[in-house]
Amino acid sequence: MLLEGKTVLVTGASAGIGRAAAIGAARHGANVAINYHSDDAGAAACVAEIEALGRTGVAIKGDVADPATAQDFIARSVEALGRVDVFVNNAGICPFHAFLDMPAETVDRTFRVNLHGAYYMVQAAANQMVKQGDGGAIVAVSSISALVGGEYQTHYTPTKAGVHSLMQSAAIALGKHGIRCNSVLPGTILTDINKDDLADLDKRERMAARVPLGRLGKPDDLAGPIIFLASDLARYVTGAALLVDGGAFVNLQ
Ligand SMILES: NC(=O)C1=CN([C@@H]2O[C@H](COP(=O)(O)OP(=O)(O)OC[C@H]3O[C@@H](n4cnc5c(N)ncnc54)[C@H](OP(=O)(O)O)[C@@H]3O)[C@@H](O)[C@H]2O)C=CC1
Ligand SMILES: C[C@H](O)[C@@H]1OC(=O)[C@H](O)[C@@H]1O
Repeated sequence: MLLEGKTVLVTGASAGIGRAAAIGAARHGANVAINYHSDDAGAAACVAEIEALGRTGVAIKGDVADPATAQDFIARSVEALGRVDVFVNNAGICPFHAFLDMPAETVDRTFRVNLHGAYYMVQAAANQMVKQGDGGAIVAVSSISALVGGEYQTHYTPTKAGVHSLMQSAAIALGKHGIRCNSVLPGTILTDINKDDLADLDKRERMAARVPLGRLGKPDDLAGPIIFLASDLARYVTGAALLVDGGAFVNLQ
């Protein structure tokens, strides 16, 4: 097991990629604290799966867009589990909308959740790791959308690019403390974030057709890459970006 005896924190883990990462970490021997925003049942189900694996799980509700949530999540996680070894910054939203009439509040909310929230959370986790004095690993869920655009994602793609850029700078700032910072860049993964968008079956088929591995991703496809970057197998990896997209990014023709 790659995370035996470690304590792993995951934001946005009541569903989707975060949930898969949290359960995957437990499968690899970690105790896990999860953050989430509104889905109490989803969060409880995630903790139940962690506990069914013989590990300790705790769910702590909070809006990552609120700076106070970061301090609260770290403090309550340490109170429950004792420390922070791995921090997975995952929480994010993508309310698809056209560019020319994009409401300011949609831009603001998307930036505050995806980018400001990441900043506050990573900063709080890093301060706890520095206080502990024995390093750590931070993994951010950026996106293929850090590298390419989307007609209805002009408010979203900059936040995903920003999340990876944050990992690059944090890797420099935290290297002296033995804290590694890396990003995973998922392709299109079937979750709640795109359920409505991909209800358009023509679009769904077009998106799948550009994937060399022949299918859109599943949340569990991200668990392994996240756990790898969190584990000692990646002990000399920091500031890196790992595409997890079935080959979509490189597929021009
Ligand atoms: N799915 C995809 O194709 C891709 C996703 N990503 C990224 O993956 C990450 C996870 O997305 P995904 O699993 O697909 O989406 P889901 O919608 O399935 O899950 C999002 C999770 O984030 C939580 N969340 C949303 N807003 C907040 C908030 N303000 N505070 C705390 N938690 C919040 C949700 O909590 P709750 O449900 O309780 O509100 C939920 O647990 C995002 O950062 C996204 O940008 C990147 C590339 C591709
Ligand atoms: C929400 C999108 O479907 C999803 O999120 C991303 O980051 C990529 O744009 C994916 O397609």
